[in-house]
Amino acid sequence: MSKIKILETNKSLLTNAQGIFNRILEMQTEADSQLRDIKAIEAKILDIEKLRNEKARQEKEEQQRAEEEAKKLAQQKAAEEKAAAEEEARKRQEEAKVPENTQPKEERPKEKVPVPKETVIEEKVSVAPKTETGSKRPKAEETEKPMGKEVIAEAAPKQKRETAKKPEKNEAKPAKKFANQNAKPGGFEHGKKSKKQMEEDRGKRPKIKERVFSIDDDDFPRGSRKRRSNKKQQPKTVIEPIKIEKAVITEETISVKLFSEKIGKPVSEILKKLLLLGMMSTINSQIDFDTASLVAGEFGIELEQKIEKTAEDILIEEAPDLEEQLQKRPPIVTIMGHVDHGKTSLLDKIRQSKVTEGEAGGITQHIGAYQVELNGEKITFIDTPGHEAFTAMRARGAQVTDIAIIVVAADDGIMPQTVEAINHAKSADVPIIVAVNKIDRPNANVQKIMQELTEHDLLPEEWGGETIVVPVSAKTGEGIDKLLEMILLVAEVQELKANPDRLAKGTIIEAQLDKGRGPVATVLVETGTLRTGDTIIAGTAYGRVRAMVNDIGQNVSEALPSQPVEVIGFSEVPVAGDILHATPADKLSKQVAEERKDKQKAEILKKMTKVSLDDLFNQIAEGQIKDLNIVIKADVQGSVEAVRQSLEKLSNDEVRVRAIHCGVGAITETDVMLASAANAIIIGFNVRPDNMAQTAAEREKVDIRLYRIIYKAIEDITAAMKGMLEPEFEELVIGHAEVRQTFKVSSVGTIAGCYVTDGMIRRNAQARLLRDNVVIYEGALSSLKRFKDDAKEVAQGYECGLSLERFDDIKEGDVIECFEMHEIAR
Ligand SMILES: Nc1nc2c(ncn2[C@@H]2O[C@H](COP(=O)(O)OP(=O)(O)OP(=O)(O)O)[C@@H](O)[C@H]2O)c(=O)[nH]1
Repeated sequence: MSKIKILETNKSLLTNAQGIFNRILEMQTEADSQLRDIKAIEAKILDIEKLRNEKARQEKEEQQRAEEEAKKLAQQKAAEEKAAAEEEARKRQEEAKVPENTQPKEERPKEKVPVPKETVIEEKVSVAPKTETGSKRPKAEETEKPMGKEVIAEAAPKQKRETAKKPEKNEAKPAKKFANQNAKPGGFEHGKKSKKQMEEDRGKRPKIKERVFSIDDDDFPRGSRKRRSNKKQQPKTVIEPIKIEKAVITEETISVKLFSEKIGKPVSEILKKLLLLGMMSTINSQIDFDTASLVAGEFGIELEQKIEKTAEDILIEEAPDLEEQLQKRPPIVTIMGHVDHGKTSLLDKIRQSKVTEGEAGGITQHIGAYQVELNGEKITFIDTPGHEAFTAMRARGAQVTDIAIIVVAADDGIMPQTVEAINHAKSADVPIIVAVNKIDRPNANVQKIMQELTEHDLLPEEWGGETIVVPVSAKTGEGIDKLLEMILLVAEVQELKANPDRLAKGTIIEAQLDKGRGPVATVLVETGTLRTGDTIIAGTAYGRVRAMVNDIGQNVSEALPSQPVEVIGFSEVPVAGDILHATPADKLSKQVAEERKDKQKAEILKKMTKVSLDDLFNQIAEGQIKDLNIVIKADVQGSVEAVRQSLEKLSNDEVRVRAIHCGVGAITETDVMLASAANAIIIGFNVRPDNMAQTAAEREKVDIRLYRIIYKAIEDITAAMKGMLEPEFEELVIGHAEVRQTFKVSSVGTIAGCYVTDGMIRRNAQARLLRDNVVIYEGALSSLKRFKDDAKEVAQGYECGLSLERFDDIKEGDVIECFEMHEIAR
């Protein structure tokens, strides 16, 4: 018995030891990987260092080469000068000698040019043959070919004229000499010259000049030789580098290249500094001002940011409205309150009782806001969704609000969300009217509610305070008129005015991507008049108002202050809460949008840098804290907000969930690149990645997760945070088909005539219908046919007819994605 016990103990000890051993192995691997990282960084720094040294070496070599060349040139120049001087001396000597034989003494040049000693010796040697007689002539002529004879023939008569009295014997001598001169630099200026000779002389002219300039080189500033020599000597002059002590940048961010130019430091140096700051950058990377000033500081350069007047500044620059331009405008009211206290019912009741009354037959439409009329006066209501997930939007809703209605159920009381609503209204400095709802209920207790209100600094008028409290019933309609009257009364006190005769400014209440109409946004005009054709900008979305629809579904051409309208014509989906501006010029709205996009990028960059630095710090300091970065894309703005809030709430002590980017529409390549840079995963809610994004995601190894239900996304992220995200099933897309034509068959529904673009469509597989990469339907195929026959599968390049189970809204251009679920081994 005891033996068994001992064995069991041994076994458990062995298991423990094994566990410890495994842990040590893990730690070893971890340490190895960290060591590898450090080595990689060291290697990179060494590489940069090597590159720098290599560059410096090359520069030095170049400088040496330039110096040597300059030296050689100087020597060459000296030799040329020397030769020229010798030549001149020789010429003078010869000239001096010629008159001895041919000219009378008085015709000799008066000026005596000093001749260097050694030249004289040479001169003597060269002059010696002159004493020889005519026997030498033929030889001389031979040497002067090809021009010798001609020159002699031409030169001789002149000589004859000049030296008429001289014996014939001597006449030939100068001719020989002159001919000789022609072959040598300097030339002879008298006498008729041949064309060739003249050309040669022209070629020699600079040398004559050289001689002249060489007399006093430094004192003679002009002359081609001097210019040339200056140019060649340039490498010798060492240019002192300009020391930059202060630089100014005029943008939010700057590229490494431009930054290097501004501070006068090599790009490699800057990249090295950035690497030491934990940033891997390239010459084209954008860095923000903070980072740039840090790097500049390292070089001892002070960096200043002077942002030039931006398009944004021009946009918000507006002349103040004059008192006489202002006109009364309807109050904008927001209804807030706790879940189920009756906000929607109250809004519906007000709308029913007032809208349909005035606009008989008008189709009411949900555009996020509507207007009602009482005694000829209008009131605008913002119809905000009441769910907790939309708190952020509701907070924004209070900002465009003139009056806040806080709904409190008479049979319940003040609840957490009621308090939140009161605080929003108070912080926005908006007057509050309390609507005590459900007074038709038997257990309704208005007095109790009033009592509770006092606890939140809202003393009812009845009790001598300033808070208007109106008991209402959204069910029976009791008190609704009183509530509206009170709203108008408060509005009267507020003296709400706006100038309708100016370009419109408003707020985006809701925005979404409409399948048929593109980006659609509900705008609440605050001031000015918005007209169709106006150029507009909201956030980074810009465009031109193509059409406007009011709250009762009518097309309108203008929207006045406090009027809500649905606007079509934006380039992209704006974000709820964005301010809309109508701009005087098309260009301005585009410029502002681009500026804002750049700013956003800079902010993301800033965030990302901080995250990586924080990570580094935290890992060193605490060991385990991590950020789980996510990029959220959804089909409508509301979903984006909901997903973001739900996921960020999952943050705990160990993992922080951060939505680094959110947006409406298909997942694009930019989203993938952003996710890749920030090490984030992409959550797609009712949207799909486009082709480019899909390829980029595969290349960058970015995880894209697509959902149709929020809680599924929450479940997955929770599992991922626990390190347990290993889906049991994996979706495998097997093919796509494009809908080319649709047919309505009464017994079957809509049949889609398709062309299989890739992979195959399988009858038993699952399918989803995509329209502009937005998932419209997900389910099963109810039929698949090739011509009239049922088909099991249809491969790429073939046409087929198919229908979807319980779904008929198939349109031309839609894409059918066929997929199967495969089990993954855990
Ligand atoms: N008897 C009675 N019931 C009401 C009244 N107002 C609302 N209700 C009911 O209360 C419930 C909740 O009303 P909603 O209007 O959906 O409340 P809500 O505040 O908009 O709720 P959330 O949108 O979930 O935040 C519904 O069942 C309504 O029928 C009222 O004046 N009298």
